Formats: sequence, structure tokens, C-alpha cells
Amino acid sequence: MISLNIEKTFGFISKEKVFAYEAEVKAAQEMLEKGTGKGNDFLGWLHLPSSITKEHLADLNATAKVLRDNCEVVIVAGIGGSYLGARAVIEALSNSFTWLQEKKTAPVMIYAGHNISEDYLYELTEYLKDKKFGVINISKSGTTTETALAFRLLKKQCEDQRGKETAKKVIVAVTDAKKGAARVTADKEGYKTFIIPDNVGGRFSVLTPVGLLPIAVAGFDIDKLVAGAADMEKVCGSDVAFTENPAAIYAATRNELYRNGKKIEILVNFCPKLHYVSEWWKQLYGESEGKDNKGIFPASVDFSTDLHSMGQWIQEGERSIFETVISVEKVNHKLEVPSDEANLDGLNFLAGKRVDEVNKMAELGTQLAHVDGGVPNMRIVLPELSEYNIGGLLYFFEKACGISGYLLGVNPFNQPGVEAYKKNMFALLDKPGYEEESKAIRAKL
Ligand SMILES: O=P(O)(O)OC[C@H]1O[C@](O)(CO)[C@@H](O)[C@@H]1O
Repeated sequence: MISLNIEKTFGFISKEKVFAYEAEVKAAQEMLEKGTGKGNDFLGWLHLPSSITKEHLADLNATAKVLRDNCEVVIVAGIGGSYLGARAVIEALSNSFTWLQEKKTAPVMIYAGHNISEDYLYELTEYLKDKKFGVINISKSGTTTETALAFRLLKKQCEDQRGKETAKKVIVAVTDAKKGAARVTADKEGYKTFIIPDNVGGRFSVLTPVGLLPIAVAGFDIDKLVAGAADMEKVCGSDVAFTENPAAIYAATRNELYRNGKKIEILVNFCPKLHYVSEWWKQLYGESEGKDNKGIFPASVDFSTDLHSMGQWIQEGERSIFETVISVEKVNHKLEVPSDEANLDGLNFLAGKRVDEVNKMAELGTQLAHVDGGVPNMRIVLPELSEYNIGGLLYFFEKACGISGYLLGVNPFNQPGVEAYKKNMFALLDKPGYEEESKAIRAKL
């Protein structure tokens, strides 16, 4: 189970002020529970973990087995909430060099449909030429250009290489129950499909088949992931006292920091496997809160790597930032620093120490330095990287995001701003139906 520590924000904001959010947080929680707030048609994530059935998990695991048995490589085609959650969990739990290992225990997982790079897609299709590959096509709207374009290429290649019949077996769609081109194609081709519930938005969908299917294909235990999230649902429940509720405290603290001029939150890890957890978190908070000309800007760094690049800015740049560190208490492997007689590198003071001890001292030293430098610091401690703990972490962030968005006074469940670039792109590409926009945009060039 994760824990949250906000002690190192108290030099910048007061404990009393944070605790004074109790009533506001309670009201926000009630809006979520009763569905009386903005965006109340997108609350399906709120009690999702505890409502996932054994049968649903068995169906997902069975489909995952079909892909595992029939594919050396599986492409997860999706963008934003339709890919980041799966990638976050898979990378957090995988061996760092999994794709280079000779003996594979699961298909190599590759991501596509999250960019429009011709080189990326060319190189991917080249790599796949002699591979038995399958595709999980994930899109809630079923019409997202990046994903649809990648899927068009992958579908054709899969059918050409493996034949229509096998392609039908190794292509799975995760999409809306009725609407969208991905649904139409899946029904016409007879693919196995999973539904993304109407009331779960993309960035809150990691615990639907959007995340669960790829995670199961990659060989991870989705039952444990869901169990961790379900336990966290209880820990962050609206019946839990404010002072005991980590989602409530996190939401209150970050809002109090924001109201005191801390406009940027940097999510920090000291473990490179968590890079994509940060990417997932950035979408969750960025799309939920960045609107009506307000919202904390969610940023992220991987330490100690980025201490050698962004560390300078964080230590001495504009004091408009705060950090939230995800700290992993126990690593999965043991490696000691060897002693060296010549000691030419001067590192014998570390001989016999675990590498993780060095990392932990870097973490502690960084916290103290950054707090001294004027950066408030929160810490989320994960006992270790496991399905259970990651499931809990994801739900904790979701719950806190719902509360935090309501504290900020925005609708945390829409994303109208993402349409602006799409409209311009379609106008520039002369998409049918965009004739007026095409004329207007050309006049601006
Ligand atoms: O699942 P879809 O509909 O393809 O959308 C993918 C992503 O694109 C967005 O709609 C933004 O355009 C995100 O909110 C969403 O997670």
C-alpha cells in the first residue's frame, strides 16, 4: 500500500491551511459520489476497481493468452489515455532490457498510433516484416487520426503476412460499444472486441480493457493490479476521514500550493521504470485541470538522470514549482558496489554498499537541497514495484484528480482544448466536411 508524506511542504504552506480544506474536499467528494458536479456523465472510473468481476478478468486473460500463444510481437495502437496507462504499468513492471532478452516469456510489446512520424511507422513495418505479430487497436472514439492511420497500415500488413483468418484471431479491438470506425471495422471483420464504457474518459480508463488487456498480454497479473486499485478505492473512500485519506490530502496540498503561487508540479522518480507512470500522470492532470485559463502545469523528471540537466533549474530557477516524488522503498534485485584495490576512481567509500543505498542517499540529498532551495516537496512511497502497488498508485492519482479538479472549480472530465489542433489539421488536409475551415485557414497562411 502506498503512503503520502507532505511534511516538507510546511515551510511554504501551513498545516492548518491544508487541513482547512476538509470541508471543501468533503463537498468535492460528495459531488463525485452523488454525481452532482461538472462532467458527471464521466464518473464510471470512481467505483470501477470494486466492480470488476472475475468473469471479466477471465475473459481478458483468455484473450491475452490467444495473443501470447500466437504472437512474437504485439502492437498496442492507441494515443493518450488509450495507450499511456498500459505502457506505464508494463514498463514499471518489466525488466529494463526485456526486448533484448533471448528467452522471451511474453510477446515483445510495441506502441504505435501515438505519433504521425513516417520514419517511426516505416521502421516499425520493416521490423515487423518477418514477425508473427498481432495488434490491439484501442480508441474510445474510434476515429482518432494517429491511431486510425497506424491501424490501417498494421491491419493490412498483418493480413498480408499472416492471412485473413489468422489476422482475425490476433487483432483485437478495444473501443466504444456502438460508435466509431474502429467499432465498424471490428464488427465487419469479426474481431474479438472489448468495450470502453461510455462513462469512463480516456485518461481514467487504465483499469478498463484499454489498460488491462495489453498488461495481461505482457504477462502481468491484472487480478492483482485490480485488487490493489480496489483496496485503494477503500483507502480513498469518501467515508474515510480527511486526515487519513491520501487522495484528499494530496488534492488539498497541491491546491494550497497552487493558491500560493506554485504553478508547476514536477513528478519525480528515482527509478527509470516509472518514466511512463509520469507520462500517464501528466495526461491525467493536464487534461483534467488545464482549462478556463487555470490549472497546475504537470511536468516530470527522471532522477538522478535529470539532476544533471534540469537539476539546475529546479535548484535555482523561478520559485514557482513544487515536487511530488514517487519513492520506491524496496528494489527487486540486489547489486553491491565491488571493492577495487587500486581505487583509481576513488569509489572505495562505496564498496560493499548496495547500489540502491547510493540511490536513496541521492534521493534524500536531493529532497533536502531542493527544500532548502525553495521547492516544496511531497513524497509518495511505494513499498515495491508490483502489480498490487501500481494498481493502488493509479487509483490514488485518479481519485485525487477528481477531487482536485473540483477544488480548482473546473470540469475535470472534459478536454475541449484538444480539438483546436485537430480542426486545423483536418482543414489543412482538406478533410471532407471541413471546406469552410480549409478556406479560412488558408487565408491565414
Ligand atoms: O481513445 P481515443 O478516442 O482514440 O482518444 C485518445 C485520446 O485523445 C484524446 O481524446 C485527446 O484528443 C484524449 O482525451 C484521449 O485519451
